[in-house]
Amino acid sequence: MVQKPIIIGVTGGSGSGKTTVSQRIYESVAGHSVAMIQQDAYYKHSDLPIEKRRQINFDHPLSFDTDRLLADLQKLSDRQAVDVPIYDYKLRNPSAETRHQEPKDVVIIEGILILDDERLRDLMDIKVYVDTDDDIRLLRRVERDIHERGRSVENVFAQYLKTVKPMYHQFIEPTKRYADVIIPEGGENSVAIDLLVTKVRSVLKHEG
Ligand SMILES: Nc1ncnc2c1ncn2[C@@H]1O[C@H](COP(=O)(O)OP(=O)(O)O)[C@@H](O)[C@H]1O
Ligand SMILES: Nc1ccn([C@@H]2O[C@H](COP(=O)(O)O)[C@@H](O)[C@H]2O)c(=O)n1
Repeated sequence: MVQKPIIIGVTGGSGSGKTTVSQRIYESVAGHSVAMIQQDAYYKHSDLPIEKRRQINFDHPLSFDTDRLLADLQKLSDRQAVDVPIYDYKLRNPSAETRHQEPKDVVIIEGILILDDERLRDLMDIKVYVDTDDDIRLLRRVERDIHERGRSVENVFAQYLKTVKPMYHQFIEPTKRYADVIIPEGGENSVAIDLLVTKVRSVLKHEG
């Protein structure tokens, strides 16, 4: 067991391959315990009726309960357990349940706006930006939102043009400058992922 966990932040636009890259890192650090935390779990609760919740800008930093995410990450960094919220995409609100997370050697925090907050950035040992062309990300998102999040094509297109695209350019893409590593083309870039994994293993060896 390492003294202090190594915290890896993985960001990029929606559909860039953040989850895939995080999963690859997760699978590669066998022998160490790993926790995966998703920023999406920390969307704020809204009392608005469902019709109005559909209009929320889910790509703006203020849509997230960043103070809670920060507190949880700080606790994991201090080797304390946390109760991570669970988000319901269909209801567009956090569910009533939480997920108990014990402290681990490696903590992977993944999400579109994790590098936007300086306090979160300061907790991370390695910051990764997954860089994938906008058109590819949009195609992936259409497929995912229809099949997994119960959305219509019209809804996905309207949301993309109204909030997803402008917020990406205003808030997400500018955080690329804070990344230690930029991975082009997401989850199938095995060279970049191998380099990253080598770095993670070397930090763990040093700490252990
Ligand atoms: N390099 C890649 N080539 C092809 N498909 C990919 C690649 N990276 C990710 N994907 C696929 O694209 C979709 C979105 O990837 P995901 O990792 O969920 O993105 P994000 O977490 O950034 O929204 C998934 O279906 C995933 O399997
Ligand atoms: N109720 C919600 C909450 C979030 N979104 C979208 O999810 C995207 C972030 O997740 P990724 O896995 O794609 O990174 C973000 O772009 C939000 O627009 C949503 O559509 N509805």
